[in-house]
Parts: sequence; structure tokens; C-alpha cells
Amino acid sequence: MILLDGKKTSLEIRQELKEKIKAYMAKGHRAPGLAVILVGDDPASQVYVRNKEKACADVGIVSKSFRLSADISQQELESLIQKLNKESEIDGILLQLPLPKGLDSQRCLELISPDKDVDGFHPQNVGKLMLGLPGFRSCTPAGIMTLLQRYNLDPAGKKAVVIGRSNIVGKPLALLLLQANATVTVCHSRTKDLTKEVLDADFVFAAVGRAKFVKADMVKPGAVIVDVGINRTEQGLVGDCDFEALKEKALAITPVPGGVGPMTIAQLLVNTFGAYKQHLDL
Ligand SMILES: Nc1nc(=O)c2c([nH]1)NC[C@@H]1CN(c3ccc(C(=O)N[C@@H](CCC(=O)O)C(=O)O)cc3)C=[N+]21
Repeated sequence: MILLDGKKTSLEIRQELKEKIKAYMAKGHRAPGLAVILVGDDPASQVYVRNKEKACADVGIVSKSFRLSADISQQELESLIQKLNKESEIDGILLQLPLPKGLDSQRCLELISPDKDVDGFHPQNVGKLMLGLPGFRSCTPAGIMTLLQRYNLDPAGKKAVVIGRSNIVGKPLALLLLQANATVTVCHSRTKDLTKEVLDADFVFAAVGRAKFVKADMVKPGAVIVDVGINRTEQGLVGDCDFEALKEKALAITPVPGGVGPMTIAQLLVNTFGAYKQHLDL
């Protein structure tokens, strides 16, 4: 079994990025800048935001964090986004999701200038993904594709099953897999015979949000398994796949933690550097 080590791969990507940013700075350019907006005090979101800040500092991206109280008004949040859209040293804006109740996240995401939308959530970037045009790709799906590439696991011509159809993971991942020439099936809560679909797959992507949902008897021996789940249970952090049982059967599998999560953060840095290069060229 090949362990798809997202931690190690993300550190390699970060190292490469660090060198590239250093080279830009040596030419006298400013540092790349990322604004991170966190509303409320969800503990998981706080961990993610702290990890993102650390990762930025490590590669030489200046991160500016805005921690806002959960009772902030829609208007105040929108004003902050509009202000950040205009700031020339801010290349990327990340609005940590989910937002507390009462705030309209879709409206906020649509307000972020598409050239600063390093999360790839703006309808313009989603549309570009759909059309196969260059644009920001959402971080988790893009990070997964990079991880597969680095292990020379090419889904072209293979059957890929994505379990989950969210706008931030399932749907964009299905599009990236299609672009990579996989034969893609998207499964969800209304899928009639999930086991039948998954048993057929050469590549399985689990983004369901339920601990150990994918069991060993659901997958074909020799399948590649990518676990996008992060479930906090009494046994600690657990993915959507039953790793212990699946590792015997899989050709390759991602661990949780240390798999897709760190790749998501690495992709955010890559996207921010991409925004930075575009902004310098303008
Ligand atoms: N606007 C926005 N963009 C996001 O990219 C975004 C978001 N909102 N909201 C929440 C999800 C989740 N997400 C993760 C990032 C890193 C890890 C990560 O580093 N995980 C570590 C473990 C960290 C831990 O201990 O919890 C690992 O898997 O090894 C996990 C999850 C980004 N998200």
C-alpha cells in the first residue's frame, strides 16, 4: 500500500513556493499578501485559520487576519470585503466558512473580487472551472489533484467515484477529474446503490462528512482512496473512510490527519502566489 502523504507533499510544495517568493523579493517586489476573515469563535475554524497563518508566514506571504465577532452585521462584513478588494498589497481574500447564522455567505463570496478569490468560490471562478478556462480552483479539490500527480496516480481513462456533491468539494472535484479524463460518477444521499457504484471505482473520493462511512467491503481491491473527511469523534480526528480496514485492500490511500487537509492549505498558498504574480503584472 502506498500512503499518500499530504503532510510531506505539502511541505515540499511550501518549500518550492518559498524559493519562488524569495526570488521575486530579491528582484525588489513587495511580498504577497493574504487577508483571512474569521467571523465568530467556532473552534475548528480557529484551528484552520491559525494553520493558514503559520503556513503563510513560513513561505513569506504576509497574512492579515480579521477576527470578527459573531454578531457583526452583514453590512459591516461587506464593507470590510470591499475595503480589502481595493487594497493593493492584498492579493487574496479568504472568508472562512461556515459563517455564523444570520450572515449571507453567498452574497459575501460574490462580493470578493474574482482576481482575489483564492478560495475559488466566486461564481466567475466556478464558471471558469466548468469551462476549463484558467482561474482560481477551490483549494481542497485542486490540492487532491496535485497529491495524485505527485504520486504519479493518473485518473485518465479510469473510473472515479466522488461521494458527496458539495459546492466546495464534491462538485468542483468531479469537474477537475473530468478535465483529467476520468470517467466520473458523483454519488450522494439519494444514490440508489452506493456500494455498487463505489465497488466499480478505480479512484474513490469520500467527502460525506460521516466518520468511517466507506468500509472495506465497498471498495475494489487495488483502488486509490482519497479521504476528504475530517470528523471529530471521541477517538480523535477520523476520516470518512475506515483507514485500518481499507489500507490492506487499497493500492494507495490518504491518512486523516496528514492527507488532504495539509494539501488544502498548500493550495491556498499556491493560489495566493498566483494572484500575486497577476497583480504584479498589472
Ligand atoms: N473559505 C474557506 N476555505 C477553506 O479552505 C475552508 C473553509 N473555508 N472552511 C473549512 C474548510 C476545512 N479546511 C481545512 C483546512 C485544513 C485542514 C487541516 O490542516 N487538517 C489537518 C488537521 C488539522 C486538525 O487537527 O484539525 C490534517 O488533516 O492533517 C483541514 C480542513 C479548509 N476549509
